[in-house]
Amino acid sequence: MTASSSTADGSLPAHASPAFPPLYSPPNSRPQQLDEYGVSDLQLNGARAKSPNHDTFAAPTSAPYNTATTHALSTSSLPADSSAAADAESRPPPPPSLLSPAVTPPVTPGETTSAHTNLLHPSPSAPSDTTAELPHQHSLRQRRPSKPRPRLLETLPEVNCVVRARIPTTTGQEMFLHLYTNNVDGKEHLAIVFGGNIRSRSLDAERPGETELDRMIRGAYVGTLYPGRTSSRTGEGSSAAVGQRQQQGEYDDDAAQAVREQEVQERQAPLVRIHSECYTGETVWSARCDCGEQLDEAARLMSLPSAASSGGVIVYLRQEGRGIGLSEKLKAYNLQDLGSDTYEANLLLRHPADARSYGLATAMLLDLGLGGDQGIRLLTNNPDKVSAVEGPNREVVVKERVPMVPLAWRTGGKEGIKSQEVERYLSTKIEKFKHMLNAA
Ligand SMILES: Nc1nc2c(ncn2[C@@H]2O[C@H](COP(=O)(O)OP(=O)(O)OP(=O)(O)O)[C@@H](O)[C@H]2O)c(=O)[nH]1
Repeated sequence: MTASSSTADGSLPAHASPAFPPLYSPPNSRPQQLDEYGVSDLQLNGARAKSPNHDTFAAPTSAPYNTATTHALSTSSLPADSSAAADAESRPPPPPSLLSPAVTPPVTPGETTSAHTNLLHPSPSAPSDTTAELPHQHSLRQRRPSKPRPRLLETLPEVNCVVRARIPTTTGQEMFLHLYTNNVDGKEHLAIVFGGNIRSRSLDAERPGETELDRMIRGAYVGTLYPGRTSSRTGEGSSAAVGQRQQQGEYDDDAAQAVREQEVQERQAPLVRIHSECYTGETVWSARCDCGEQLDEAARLMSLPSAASSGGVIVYLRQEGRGIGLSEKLKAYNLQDLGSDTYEANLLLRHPADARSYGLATAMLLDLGLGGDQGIRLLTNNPDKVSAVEGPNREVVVKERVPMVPLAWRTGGKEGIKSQEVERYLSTKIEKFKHMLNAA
């Protein structure tokens, strides 16, 4: 890609990165699956699995955050839990739609949401003091948090980049929007790619019977489109061009691999953000969360001149409302206005506190050539994301975690989101979801 210049300091105006309207708001099928199988059924079954909140990704507890701070990562294993494994084996296997991602993150960092307990409508015999609190709040206080563990699966989902297009942005920075289909859900997940070195293997692959025009229309071209262009296959020496020429028999596998390896060695690990859809925070200016700000910040960092050679990718997963969908998230908002925090509100709606998974992100990163030893630098505060995105066999290596510090914290409140809601949202993320953020 030929990227046009970004602003000198790489700054982007609020929501300069494209906000994505909810092209597809998922039908709320996941809760039924969870009702059937229960969140606690998700057990660890692999030796390489890491406990996100164990020491591996422990947050620095004393030093205040600093955007320049990065944290080297190491790996550790959890001991196998044979009784849990035996228990899990006696149950029917969860459906692939739920578990095919490599790691289902610890969906409920507290106790499992019972499939059979309706917290909003407790049994008439259960004691409750409705004058003091909502009926469900007593139940929540009785819960003893226990650490759920991610499930490690053998295989990653299959993904296919069906189209990409150049998006000039309001800052002058260009990026390429890649649209993916997959074999585990009906959603169109996206990869927002910055820089010219990152190519999708599935997009570049030859489709039977297609013409050069077909290839250009679906974005499988090298270089730049211009009126009258007739071939998708210009450009020399890049791994994409090599990929195309390899398919034409001009390179053997070893030579192509050598070109790719040389390119990889010359680049530092690209920045990656795994971002979950948030219509409210990204499109309708909600100050309940910092999602829109995080999307903008990720795009800003990937647009910096220093990131130009390595490039960057925002994997935009359609996991609205931490996987519960927009409709349920709006109910959660109302419960929050009634006094619950974001964690409790999900449980009260009989969802896991966090229903997301990241196997699709791993598969998309692999398709974009970001697997292997080169590694990625992952922008997140979420310890579960760090471990989950690496995949069952560490197909993607997170070399570095780059914290996402709220703008208001970094600027002493001069910029960024200011609201009681966002403060509560952030403190719940730290206290209950164990995000690696320390208030300075
Ligand atoms: N259920 C629910 N989801 C929310 C709420 N506010 C934001 N979200 C969703 O939360 C997701 C973003 O997750 P966060 O927990 O903020 O952050 P994260 O992605 O886990 O971690 P970082 O990588 O550090 O940003 C998006 O899918 C939002 O739609 C809320 O009040 N309730």
